[in-house]
Amino acid sequence: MAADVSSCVTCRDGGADWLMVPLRHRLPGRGSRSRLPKPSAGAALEAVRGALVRAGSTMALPPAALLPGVLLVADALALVLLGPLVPALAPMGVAGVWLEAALRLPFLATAPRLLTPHRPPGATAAAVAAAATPAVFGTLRSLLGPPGAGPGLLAAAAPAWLGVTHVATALALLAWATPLMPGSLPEASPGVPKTLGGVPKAPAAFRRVLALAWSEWKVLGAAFLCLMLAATGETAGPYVTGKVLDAIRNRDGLTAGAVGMVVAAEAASVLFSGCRGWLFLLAAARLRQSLRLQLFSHLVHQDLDFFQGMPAAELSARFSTEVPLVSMAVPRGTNLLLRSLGMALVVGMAMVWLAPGLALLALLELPLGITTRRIHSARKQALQRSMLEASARTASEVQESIAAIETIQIFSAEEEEEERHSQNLDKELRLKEQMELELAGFTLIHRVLRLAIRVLVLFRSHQQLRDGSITPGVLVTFLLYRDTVGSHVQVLLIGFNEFMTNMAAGQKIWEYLDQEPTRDTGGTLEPSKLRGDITFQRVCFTYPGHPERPVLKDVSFEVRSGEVTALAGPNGSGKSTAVALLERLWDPGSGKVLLDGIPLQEYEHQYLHRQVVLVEQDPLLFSGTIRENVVLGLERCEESELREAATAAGAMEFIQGLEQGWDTEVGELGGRLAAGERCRLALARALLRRPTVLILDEALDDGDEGAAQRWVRTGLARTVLVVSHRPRVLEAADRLVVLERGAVAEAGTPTELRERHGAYSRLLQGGGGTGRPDAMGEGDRE
Ligand SMILES: Nc1ncnc2c1ncn2[C@@H]1O[C@H](COP(=O)(O)OP(=O)(O)OP(=O)(O)O)[C@@H](O)[C@H]1O
Repeated sequence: MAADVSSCVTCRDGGADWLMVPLRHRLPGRGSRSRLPKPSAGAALEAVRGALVRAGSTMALPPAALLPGVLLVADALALVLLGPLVPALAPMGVAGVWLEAALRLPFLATAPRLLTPHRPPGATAAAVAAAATPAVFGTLRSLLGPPGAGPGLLAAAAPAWLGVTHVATALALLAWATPLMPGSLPEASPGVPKTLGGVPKAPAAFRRVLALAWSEWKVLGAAFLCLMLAATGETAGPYVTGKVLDAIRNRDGLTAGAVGMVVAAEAASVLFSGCRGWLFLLAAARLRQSLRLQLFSHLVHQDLDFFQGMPAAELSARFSTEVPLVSMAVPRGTNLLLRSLGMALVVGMAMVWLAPGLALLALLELPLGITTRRIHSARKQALQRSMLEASARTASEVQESIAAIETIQIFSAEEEEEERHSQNLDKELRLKEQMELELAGFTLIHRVLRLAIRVLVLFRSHQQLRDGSITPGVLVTFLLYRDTVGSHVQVLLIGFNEFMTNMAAGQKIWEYLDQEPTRDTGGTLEPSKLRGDITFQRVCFTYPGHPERPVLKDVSFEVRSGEVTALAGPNGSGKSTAVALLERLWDPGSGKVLLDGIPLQEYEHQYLHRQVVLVEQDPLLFSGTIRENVVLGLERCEESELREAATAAGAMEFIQGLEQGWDTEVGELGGRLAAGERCRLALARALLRRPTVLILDEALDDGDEGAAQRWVRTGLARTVLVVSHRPRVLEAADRLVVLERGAVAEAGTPTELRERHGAYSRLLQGGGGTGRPDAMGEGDRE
């Protein structure tokens, strides 16, 4: 029926020309008039676009919310224009329905351009889905409907079908897209640290996992080959068995060849299945090891800033829980997914070949199952991430509590700790409960849908049996096949879910691997001799976490070779920060730190750390013997050198007093030794290396004040920089640099500074006779 163009009337509305088209001719039973944009008028399109954008912004609607309306209007327009083609398309049956879809598609695909520049992502997918939905439905109707039921054109259907089509498309797209929108995933639970970079896009995570797996392509390739061979054996087994049964039924008798074929098929299946399992496990183990190593090597090169907000236990929890999950993703995914996909495809095709109508109905289970699983998978991934965060946090807090058990007992904070731990465990339990509850809900929905489809299949097969279009034998075979496909689709869905979850577990790992250290460790200088002169040249520094608070401000001073220089100042004045710059734990924001006139960055990283050695007040020892701790990292060391270093550090006496002497175990972190003994061992360890520059950060006690000069004299160290609050240690230095509020307040010999009655004198007065100035922290004062 042709559109009655003469009956069209135009009117003005909001500056746009509108075409009032009577729809009676194509929407039977309705005389409604619809407002549609005139297709040829560019000005009208511009006006519509403007109106849509205006409407969106006035009503604060996102462009995605406008999309369904735009598609609906465009589809209505397309159907008006296709009206005259109905008589030609209708006799073509299924082909006509798909032709109609193809003709509607350009309208649907072009319409979202009206929303430019805010065209929502997925507009093309929505257009394709809206165009294809009635065609898919029409095809199913013609295959499964009562005999003679045509597919039906949308252009000739009641107007409600247009609405139904678009609502169904919108719902399907919503179900498909919602879980994948990054912002739609729930945040980590309160109290659980947020991720560094937000939720990664699934394809990015997928690419990362594939890139990781590529390193093991040989093992994975061999495993895949075994998988294919095992699947061939598995499929051939029933086929060969059938042949044997046929032979028996035909009274041909059992031949050695037939039995041999059955045995060969079964044996190949068993053998290659075993190899497949072993090779996939091997690949997973190798990937786990390589990822652990990659992660560890990456972490040890990170800036200190990276570790400041990152408890050690949290990192180690990630190593133990997330790395295995990610390493498992590809081997397990390939093993389960490819095998099940292959089997489901082959047997599915056999079902279509046997009974196409029934097969289409039965296979409806697939998209429905995939959609429910997909929604569940996205929910599970989000919860799994929160769960991993929560477990890592709990592990970290347990380790922290155990490490600080003395402090906890001294302040009788046991109950508080119990309470904190119980809250952490509750949080984990709640997440677990939520995961289980959602799993139960999704399983229920999935089973109800499956049951509904099975009932439909039985109902339809009953009809087909009655009208004789299938035989009982075909139906039995079909149902057996359906169960096979069903079990493989189950594995496929669960495997896909698991694959996505395992990939999601890698999010933090990829974030860590993406984190690049900012320090340049590419220096190459390794001079055979160093004097040991240090110069701080107009150094400014702020910690990355607190850019608003400068810690060192235009600091310049020198530490000369052959001297002991002391760095003094109240708490928080920046002494340890200056030492950290000298150790290149950080780089200055501006200015330079020079060793023998050359910036520290230009020295080779390991060389520099052999030349500049730091001993802290509470040094770290490793579990092992005293000897192992002192020799640590040295390839060769004479017994005499060891004894000389220990004697110089004042450690010899207590080592000899121990029952097992040098072979005494120090315990974890040196816990079986006193703090002073640990410090002396650390001094011995430093002196054994004969460093060019020895830095002692609060490592000298009263009574040790002459030691640093002795070490310089005897050549155990060329230059010594002492950081101390102890007046006796400061007084014994050759020169003093006094810092106040991150700037050099004064510098000179102790006698000169005392006579000046400035910052140094104030510092000594603050210390009283205790040996430790009672100076108030700068931070406190500020
Ligand atoms: N890692 C860090 N991140 C942020 N600020 C820091 C960090 N370490 C130290 N600070 C701040 O820098 C300032 C200088 O600290 P620093 O430890 O260098 O002082 P100090 O003179 O060695 O103090 P003390 O004598 O108590 O050891 C202080 O205000 C301190 O709070």
